[in-house]
Amino acid sequence: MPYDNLIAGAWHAGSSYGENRNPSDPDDVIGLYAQADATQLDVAAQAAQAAFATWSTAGIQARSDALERIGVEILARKDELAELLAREEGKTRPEALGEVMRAGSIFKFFAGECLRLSGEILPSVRPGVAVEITREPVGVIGIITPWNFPIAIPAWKIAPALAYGNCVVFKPADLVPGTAWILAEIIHRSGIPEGVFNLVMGRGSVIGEPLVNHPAIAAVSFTGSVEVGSRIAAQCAQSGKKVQLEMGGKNPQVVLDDADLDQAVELCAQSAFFSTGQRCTASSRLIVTEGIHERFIAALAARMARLQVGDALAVGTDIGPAVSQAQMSQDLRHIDIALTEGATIAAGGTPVQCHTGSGKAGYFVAPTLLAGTSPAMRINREEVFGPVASVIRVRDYDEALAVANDTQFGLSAGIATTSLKHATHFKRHAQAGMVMVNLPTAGVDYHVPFGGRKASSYGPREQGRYAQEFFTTVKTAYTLA
Ligand SMILES: NC(=O)C1=CN([C@@H]2O[C@H](COP(=O)(O)OP(=O)(O)OC[C@H]3O[C@@H](n4cnc5c(N)ncnc54)[C@H](OP(=O)(O)O)[C@@H]3O)[C@@H](O)[C@H]2O)C=CC1
Ligand SMILES: O=C(O)CCC(=O)C(=O)O
Repeated sequence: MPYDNLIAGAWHAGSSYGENRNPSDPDDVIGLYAQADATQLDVAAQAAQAAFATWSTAGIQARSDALERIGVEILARKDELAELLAREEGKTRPEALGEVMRAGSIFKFFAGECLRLSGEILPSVRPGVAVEITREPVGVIGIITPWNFPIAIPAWKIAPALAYGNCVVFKPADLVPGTAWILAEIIHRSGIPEGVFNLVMGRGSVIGEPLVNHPAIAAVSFTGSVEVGSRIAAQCAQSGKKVQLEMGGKNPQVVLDDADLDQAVELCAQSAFFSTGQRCTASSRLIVTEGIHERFIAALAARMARLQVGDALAVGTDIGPAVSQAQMSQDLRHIDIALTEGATIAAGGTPVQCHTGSGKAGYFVAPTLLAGTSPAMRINREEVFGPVASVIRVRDYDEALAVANDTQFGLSAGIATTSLKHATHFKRHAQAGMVMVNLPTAGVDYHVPFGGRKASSYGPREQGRYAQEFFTTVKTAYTLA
């Protein structure tokens, strides 16, 4: 069955259909998904604009009830959703299940959060005048998401948008329309009025710009590459739209001499290689002080040798495929560049031949650890977005901190240490939006702010109650008593 776009409360055929394929088994076609064009995008944006008056005044109970129903249904269908997610994106089944449960919890969190929206009453500097500060919905939000979290990232943008009374036009990544389509179906059946939420599938190169530049769209929330994000920011600045961007990372994980070695190795293995390293929060630079350097590399390489690479749906798989052939090529190209620049392979470094179906091999890359790298090498400056991490040897904590901060990015930063002094100093001085002490740089809670600094993020934070900074607009009202 072909899967259609959801516009103004009804399912609409696309101008064409695209195949959704399984990266573990590229001969496995999951389904045919609608591809919208600019005309269909225009209809969706106008439908959302028309629905705004009703939804923005629907009342918080109606909004809360709808979000609760969505969260409950996601959780009830978690196994079905996790299977589809693992099949289309390549996360392992347990990782996919975790992501689906996170999405369900996010909708339930915002079901409560929209009941807690508050304002302020302040005295005026003018006698007899009252000042009231309230938050109002922004309007229609254009939501553009990447392929690496096909349901959690849409959830953490769509849920607060709807909670605070906005309407939505949602464009998921073309590589992973399946989970997005089921999410849209669940939202559609939650009882929200037609046009409040619209799903428009298709290529970013075709409908991305029409979405961002559409006059009915008041704000854009985007997660993806720095290149596309920067272009969207410029377009939004030109038309005066609110914009929120979450982009890349080159996250440092510092390991000090006094770290618990086993703990440090485990958290590095998790944050560098799990989810195939396809996380903006993945640790890709392991900055290790000289007293533990040799032991750390040997222990991490031994841990990596036990990681099972293979079919995302198979029991026992630790590391699934790259999401696409293009992403696999990008991973391998970065490894080659690092070797040319003088790095050595401590583990991995090659594609893994693994035929999970009858035909073409999946897009598997061995988890790869590169040793002998320096901060200036491209491997330590550019985001790879695959199961590839490099080790940088440093003298001491001070040099480790300086190297950690020597990057254009600033999303997540971690330290493995038993020193309270160094942990405390790192928390204060790491130039990142999120700092982890003895925890992986990836894998965050759903109810607290998420986002970074420098080239990693732009605009207000996502998630938790901080999400209201983007999804509401402040009004200051003066009344003469
Ligand atoms: N920080 C993060 O969470 C992520 C970072 N990345 C980084 O980005 C790299 C490339 O990944 P990729 O998915 O291609 O990232 P992109 O930035 O190309 O895609 C992200 C989203 O933007 C859409 N898009 C593409 N072009 C435009 C446009 N001109 N206007 C508006 N929207 C557009 C995409 O659509 P479509 O895919 O349909 O073309 C997708 O929905 C990765 O290798 C990684 O380094 C990627 C994913 C997440
Ligand atoms: O690490 C996480 O939990 C979230 C990562 C993420 O949002 C991303 O990779 O895009």
